Amino acid sequence: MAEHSTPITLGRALIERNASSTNVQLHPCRSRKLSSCSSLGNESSVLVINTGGTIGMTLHDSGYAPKANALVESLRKLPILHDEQYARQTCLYESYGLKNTLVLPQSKLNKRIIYTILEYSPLLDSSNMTTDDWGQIGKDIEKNYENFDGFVILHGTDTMAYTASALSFMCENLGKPIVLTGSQVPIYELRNDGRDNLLGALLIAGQFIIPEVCLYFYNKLYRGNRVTKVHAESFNAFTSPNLAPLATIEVDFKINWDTVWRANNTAMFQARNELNRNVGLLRLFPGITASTVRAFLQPPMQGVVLETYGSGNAPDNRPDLLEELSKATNAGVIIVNCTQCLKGTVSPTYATGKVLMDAGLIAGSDMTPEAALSKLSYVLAKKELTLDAQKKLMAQNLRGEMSADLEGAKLCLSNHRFIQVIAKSLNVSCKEELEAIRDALSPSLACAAAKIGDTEALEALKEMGSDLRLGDFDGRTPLHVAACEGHLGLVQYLLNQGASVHAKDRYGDTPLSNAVRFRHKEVVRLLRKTGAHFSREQMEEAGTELCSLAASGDKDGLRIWRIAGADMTKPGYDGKTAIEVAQAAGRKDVVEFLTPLHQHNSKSMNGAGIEFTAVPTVL
Ligand SMILES: NC(=O)C[C@H](N)C(=O)O
Repeated sequence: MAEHSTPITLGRALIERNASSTNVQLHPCRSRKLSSCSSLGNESSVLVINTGGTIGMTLHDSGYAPKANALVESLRKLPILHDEQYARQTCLYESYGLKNTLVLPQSKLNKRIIYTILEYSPLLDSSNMTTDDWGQIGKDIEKNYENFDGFVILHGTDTMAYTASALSFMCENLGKPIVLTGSQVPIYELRNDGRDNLLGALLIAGQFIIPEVCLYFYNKLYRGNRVTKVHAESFNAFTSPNLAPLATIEVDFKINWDTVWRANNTAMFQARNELNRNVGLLRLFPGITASTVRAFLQPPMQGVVLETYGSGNAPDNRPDLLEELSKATNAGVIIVNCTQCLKGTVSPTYATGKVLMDAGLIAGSDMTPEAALSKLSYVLAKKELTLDAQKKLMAQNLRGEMSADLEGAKLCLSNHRFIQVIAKSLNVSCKEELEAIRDALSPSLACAAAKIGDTEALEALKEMGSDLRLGDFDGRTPLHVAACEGHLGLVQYLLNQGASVHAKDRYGDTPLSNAVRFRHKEVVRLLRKTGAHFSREQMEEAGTELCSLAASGDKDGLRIWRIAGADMTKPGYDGKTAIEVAQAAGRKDVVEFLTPLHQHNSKSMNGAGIEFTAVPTVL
């Protein structure tokens, strides 16, 4: 298991640097902004968690093994993965306070992706990983969730499909991309797939809000719980047999937004790091003995994936075998029926399949064995649930891992009159052109509907296949607009449709910052409940705004910032905090209002404030 690294408060790290710097007048962040003001809105930050794997291995006497503390320095020398000139021009190292922060050259979509590498110790060949390592990754993502726009996990390919599946379940109400990648040949070798894979994963995690645990390999982005490793030597090592890739990256990024999974509730992100280890995979084979099955199902076994033939079949002329299975399910072992076939699903078509249902097995649809196993591990760790509730969860589609209830609801574009009229006037008729018109028009139409709170119009747009999460020409999504207007019901509706609270428009504004600006308290509360938070840059700017509200005695304005989760102790541009400004302006009531918040905030910032985990040696 990876060692716990020393947590460091990011905010404090910045402040300490400032205090020890010779140029104390300028906060490092502010000096950075002044020198790069036009590009900051286009920056995004990604945390790269390096767990090991071939990507960072070198050849030793005993064969390939991970090399510690080498990746950052070697990436720094690769111009496609680090732009040193930009880093210096924009005081990147001072601003992040971490030496293990790098920046990609500007992307085709004009984005600058700043990435920080957190290296585990020891680095592992993924064959050595256990559920404890999955838990550690979950913890580190949770700890750093609000500091980054996306996450990349460098991981060995051998067990990457297991880790990706497990994380997909552990990460509840995920609103940001988590992309696992690695390589078949070390990044240090002349010909390798590591560079492309890392670059692609960073570009996805830093540019698109795909709120899933994904796996990126050989130009394709897959849903993490749908993949399996199918090749030991090819660069094209993974496949997703029952679900098309979420994206293909060739000349351009082609994202299949219709397929992208999203949490459709209003709850905060959390990583459930407890996992149950009493689970196993049992593959049927002709002639398997009842005693083998009995031995496998003995306590402490609590959950088993039975890999059956074809569409979920087992011999129905083997009462001895079926009895062992029945005995185990009656004793409370959850057994999930998954097919040995790479493609296709479990169905009760054959008598040989029905007998397993009768023995109390749960149909695993088209789940991969990796997904079914890690789902069992996650579900069985939910000790607050009854056995029946756990079984129910196993049969449900939790993160898009099975096709059970994914079918249906594909809209028929040609049904919609409005688009048809436009298409006719433009003389188009083929499906692709119609779709292109729909995609170009619908974000603006959806924003217009959101402005007047017209849920019916949004429903109609959805029915014709429009994606209500997409932004218009300024990157403004219907959720931004609804938040500005204070349409609480509509905000709830859009969140239920999977709209992202993290979407940024071209000015860097999020639905939360919009709702704060227009003082829609209830909308702010709902967005916060769904996991919305200020970005680091917004936090830096908040200080000045708080001071000006304090100076004018605007308690209501201060209250809304507080509800939105702002740090009320943030200093303004001249280093003074809101409470100091209020004192100087003789605003007694504002001082009274701020005093308890100030005390509370300073306590929490000194204690359990946002922590940034990093390996001490790289600081
Ligand atoms: N290509 C790889 O990364 C394989 C390696 N054995 C691992 O899984 O860590």
